[in-house]
Amino acid sequence: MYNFYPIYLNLRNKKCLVVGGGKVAERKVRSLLECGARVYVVSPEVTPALEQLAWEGAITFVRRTYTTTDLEGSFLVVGATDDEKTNQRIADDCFERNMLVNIVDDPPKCNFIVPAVVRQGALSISISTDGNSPVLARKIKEKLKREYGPEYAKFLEIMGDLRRKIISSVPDESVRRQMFEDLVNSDIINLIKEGNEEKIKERINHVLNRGRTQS
Ligand SMILES: C[C@@]1(CC(=O)O)C2=NC(=C\c3[nH]c(c(CCC(=O)O)c3CC(=O)O)Cc3[nH]c(c(CC(=O)O)c3CCC(=O)O)/C=C3\N/C(=C\2)[C@@H](CCC(=O)O)[C@]3(C)CC(=O)O)/[C@H]1CCC(=O)O
Ligand SMILES: NC(=O)c1ccc[n+]([C@@H]2O[C@H](COP(=O)([O-])OP(=O)(O)OC[C@H]3O[C@@H](n4cnc5c(N)ncnc54)[C@H](O)[C@@H]3O)[C@@H](O)[C@H]2O)c1
Repeated sequence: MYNFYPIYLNLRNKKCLVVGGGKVAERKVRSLLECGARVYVVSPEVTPALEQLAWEGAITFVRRTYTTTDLEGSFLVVGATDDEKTNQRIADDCFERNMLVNIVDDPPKCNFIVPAVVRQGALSISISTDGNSPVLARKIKEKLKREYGPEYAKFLEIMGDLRRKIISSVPDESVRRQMFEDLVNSDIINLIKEGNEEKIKERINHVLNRGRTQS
């Protein structure tokens, strides 16, 4: 049996509490902000970058140690303090309330862990070793980063747009499916890499026209 179930969370406008204000907390805050979370930081001290984010109004910062009431209304909680007792208390409080909690680097105190992530626009590839070797996760991430370049971001922009158009204009599901397969199996990704706009349009039109004649 696995320890963790992989999912993607929608954090938009959700209160996410980060306890602690060091380097690790800063990293977590940044990744939460990237996903549109409303981030609250509670810590007696914070890094200059967190201080700046608070000053800009990008996060809410409360300068003191953790108390249980900080959890109120939280969807997700990250414990990133260097104080074992506080981390344990955060974990206990969250488990009691069935809240999502990650105590950094301490899987027994977590009900979710954070994977290593490669992002290229809408593409994200998450790597986890089920907690067995974060270093291996990082190594695989570096390898995949080289393999999946910015052409994938551009390709997904095109696909997102085409997907909406195709769903609304091609009624037959099997024809639609074949069109999506053809687009993904075409050489469009390589053509994006080469910057060959004309050929990209040609490939797309070819698939669209064939789909139209079949439906
Ligand atoms: C992916 C990444 C995301 C992130 O943290 O943002 C992440 N750890 C990263 C790096 C990293 N962490 C550590 C090192 C130092 C080398 C080492 O010690 O191994 C390095 C390497 C480095 O920094 O290069 C220390 C460490 N980490 C954990 C333990 C405890 C243990 O294993 O029991 C210890 C030992 C602490 C001690 O010494 O006591 C545990 C966890 N770390 C996880 C995630 C979760 C499992 C993910 C998975 O399934 O693989 C899990 C279970 C919980 C969690 O979510 O925190 C990030 C990748 C960076 C990237 O994205 O590039
Ligand atoms: N920095 C790393 O790369 C790294 C790697 C492996 C493990 N860790 C672990 O992750 C944790 C955090 O690391 P860090 O480098 O950010 O540490 P850090 O010492 O820079 O930051 C700890 C933060 O916790 C805050 N804090 C302490 N007690 C608190 C309390 N009661 N309530 C609220 N905030 C409190 C401190 O003010 C500080 O801002 C540590 O447990 C550390 O052992 C860090």
